[in-house]
Amino acid sequence: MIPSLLDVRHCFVTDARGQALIHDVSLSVRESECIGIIGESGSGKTMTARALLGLLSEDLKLQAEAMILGGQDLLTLSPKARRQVISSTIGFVPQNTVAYLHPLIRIRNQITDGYLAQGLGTPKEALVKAEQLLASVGIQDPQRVLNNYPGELSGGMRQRVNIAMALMCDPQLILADEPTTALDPIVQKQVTELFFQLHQTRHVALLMISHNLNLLRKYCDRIVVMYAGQIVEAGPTAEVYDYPQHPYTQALISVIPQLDQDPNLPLAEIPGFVPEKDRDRTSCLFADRCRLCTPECRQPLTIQEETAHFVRCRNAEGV
Ligand SMILES: Nc1ncnc2c1ncn2[C@@H]1O[C@H](COP(=O)(O)OP(=O)(O)OP(=O)(O)O)[C@@H](O)[C@H]1O
Repeated sequence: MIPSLLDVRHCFVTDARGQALIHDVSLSVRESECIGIIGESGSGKTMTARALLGLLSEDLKLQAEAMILGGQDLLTLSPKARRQVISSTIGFVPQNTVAYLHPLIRIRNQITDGYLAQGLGTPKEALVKAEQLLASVGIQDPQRVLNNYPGELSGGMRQRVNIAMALMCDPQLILADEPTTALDPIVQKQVTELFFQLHQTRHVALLMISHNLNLLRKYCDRIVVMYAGQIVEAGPTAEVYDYPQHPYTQALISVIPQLDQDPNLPLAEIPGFVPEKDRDRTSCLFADRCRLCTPECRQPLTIQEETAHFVRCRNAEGV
């Protein structure tokens, strides 16, 4: 059995009014594993990522039974020690390539900052490493880019810089939050392929949040499906895509556009809306939109958690 690199147990995030943004999320990532997180906009994917990274804003409250990263329970550490463990284990690649890089600081200073702060080497060694990493993520003139300001680079170049920056401290896990959203389709494909190539060559675990279900299907070992701040299904990629158990996953997969689809046909969508945050969370949150909903689905739901293929639905097999 491959050891767990990250193990989050029963994590809750609530806002200042006590409304649940993340409700009872449990997630584990094994060494060198590639996991995809999917779900509609607002389902809590970014919030989950921010909770893992210790980047929640101060008005939000985090509670969890355990958050084990690299063998250490983050919840028992001081804020400083927690930041140290997170930044030395996880490399983060954000959605927004512009906001993440400081516009007035040269790339050379931004990319070497974390490495130097962690005392991993001298400034000269940091620059050599940064140059090598920029070259390895497809930047042809790394010395020039190191001297550039972010505004002098294209969106694709900035995202390559972010990826190189995420690799500076030799993380065991890369957490990428819709990392190609701001890029045009051709660059999107290049940058995405780069992620999976890095995952394969460096054996770094990858937790990828994406709306591109076809792409996650191609590369991920496991898929986690989120809905209204909860995980509704999680399991091996082929099983989740070929035999989705939760009606929400079934609906999500049925609306993936196919290459051979008539371009004149409207894109399919899941009817209805995500429930309000203050809704009772003991019963199924998808019930109002579910074609298979029965009166029992409005009753509190007990689920079997320790399964390789987890499904939060009373009608799913094995639940
Ligand atoms: N600081 C905050 N305070 C209160 N609510 C917030 C805050 N940030 C996000 N939310 C809410 O939390 C919920 C989950 O948001 P989140 O950004 O995690 O969704 P997401 O699945 O990543 O969506 P997308 O795919 O659009 O990025 C949303 O309803 C959002 O409005």
